[in-house]
Amino acid sequence: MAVKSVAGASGGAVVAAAAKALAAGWAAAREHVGAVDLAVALLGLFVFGAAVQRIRSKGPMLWPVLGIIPTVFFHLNDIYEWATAVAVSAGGTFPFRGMWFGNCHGVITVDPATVEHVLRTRFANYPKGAYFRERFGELLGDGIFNADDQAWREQRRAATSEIHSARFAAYSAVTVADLVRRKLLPILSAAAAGGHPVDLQELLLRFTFDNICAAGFGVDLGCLAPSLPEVPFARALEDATELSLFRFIVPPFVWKLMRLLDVGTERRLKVAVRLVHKFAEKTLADRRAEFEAVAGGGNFFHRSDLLSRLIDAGGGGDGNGATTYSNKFLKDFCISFILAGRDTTSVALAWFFWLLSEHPRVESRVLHEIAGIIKNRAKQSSTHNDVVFSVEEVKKMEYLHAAISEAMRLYPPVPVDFKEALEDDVFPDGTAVRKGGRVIYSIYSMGRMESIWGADCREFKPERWMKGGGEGGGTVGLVAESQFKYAVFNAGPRVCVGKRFAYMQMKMVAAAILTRFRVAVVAGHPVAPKMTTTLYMKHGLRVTFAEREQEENVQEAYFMEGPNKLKDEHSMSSNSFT
Ligand code: HEM
Repeated sequence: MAVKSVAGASGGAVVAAAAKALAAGWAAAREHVGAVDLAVALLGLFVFGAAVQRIRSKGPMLWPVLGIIPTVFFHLNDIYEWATAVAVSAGGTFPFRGMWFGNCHGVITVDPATVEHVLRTRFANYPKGAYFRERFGELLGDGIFNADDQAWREQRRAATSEIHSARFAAYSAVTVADLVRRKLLPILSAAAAGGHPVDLQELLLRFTFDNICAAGFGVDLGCLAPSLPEVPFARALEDATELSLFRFIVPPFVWKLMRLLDVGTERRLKVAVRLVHKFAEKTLADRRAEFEAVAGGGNFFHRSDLLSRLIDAGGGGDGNGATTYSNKFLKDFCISFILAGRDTTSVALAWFFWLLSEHPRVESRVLHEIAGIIKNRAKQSSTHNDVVFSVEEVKKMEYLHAAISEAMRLYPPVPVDFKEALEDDVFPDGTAVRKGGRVIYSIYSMGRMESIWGADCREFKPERWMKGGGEGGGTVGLVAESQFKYAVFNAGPRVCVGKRFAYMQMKMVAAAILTRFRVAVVAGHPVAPKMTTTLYMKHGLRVTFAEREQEENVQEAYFMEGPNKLKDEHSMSSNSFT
């Protein structure tokens, strides 16, 4: 197979011309010109070099010295849309490089075949890598998010066996239902009674933070208390994450010097990380003590949160190597777990609710499906009017499942991800990647590729997930898309461990809210994504809630509004932030 060089065919001649121009400029400068002339000559060369590169590559402008940095800086506010446009014009994969001597180079891709090559076929050649680990080292330690090789394998094994166990599945469902019933719905009811708008994204972030801590640590963090207080651990984890991410955008010598001098963002990072670790250590110590007291009395350890299950599986002990899981293993694992499940589902739900508000036809179909499930409940049962649905009921909500998947296709909670090449490699399309190069895959852009999803790729159409297009309004089963086309949950051996939990949680929350309330986005509320590694809504999502009237049930709402009577007023393309 021919290796597709990132340079064009006439690359050698162009480089020679550039070198000649450089030599001529330098000679002229030395002979008689002044500083201004020299600056003009250098600027000319700079522009010339950039133009040369532009002709040679189908990818973005790579400036002399600064590489892609000026282009990225210029597109900071629309970086994902920019990457999408460049990927389309480059045919799916294009090269990039950072500043000279920064050792930052690689490719950006939206090609499912390349994504499969990196995430599955040549998995061993594409670890998270030292670049990622160094930046998240203090916060995540050797946690699953940060680990490769044996350390990753061990945690992956522990995570999958516990998270996918029937006991954890049942427990985590109870934590979601309990939090929806006791905390989320009362807050929304109060907002409905007050008639004032609230930021739904903020509430959902508080919900998922509390929920992941309940499921992971067995603790109630209290983010969703009625007063919506600031919770020190939650704030510290947020700060530590953002400050770690800052290391990705400044040159290494800058943040390393700041770390050495203990100043600025590095000082704040140190403080935040210390708080996060202290919280995790205390929770772990308390739980070990509790476990030992129970086990010492010969009793069954009743707790089902992930931390307790792991302690139980490891047989307790003092964490000095006598047990399966050391204290450090458990602490690192839990911090990664909380980070993974803290905001992904809330962000997905925020986009989902916004998309529903723009597409009443879809909302109507979701309500119709829910109405069918309520109708099937025994009339006399105590749960007949309950808006908190059981896991079994939630599983039957296929159209809701499709609508949430479709929302994440367009607004993936993790919009980009990357891996690092251990050795030189060649992708299936012939693109070469050098050892140490980064392979960035833009999940956001993949959702907007006609080549992957067809001409209607920018439209919000849950029906594309329903077998047979969901014709007739009934539930007919879901389409199973390739992980490598739909890399929203990652793919291959490192596919998200929490996917099942995430869907259960999102569907339970969405069904409860939609059944109980009419949700209206405040008119004129600006909607745009925040340009960070999680696709938050930049301005949150201001909405008002209105309780559905007592006599109105979702079934009546459906028949009043009807799936075919309501037409979406806008399509994604006219409505998106672009
Ligand atoms: C809509 C919700 C979610 C989305 C879109 C999502 C997406 C992802 C993605 C893209 C990765 C790969 C990250 C990387 O390796 O760089 C990942 C990994 C992971 N996710 Fe999720 N996630 C979601 C919810 C959750 C939840 C709720 C949990 C916990 C219960 C969770 C636990 C994990 C863990 C432990 C990993 C690491 C897997 C590994 O490296 O082997 N995720 N997720």
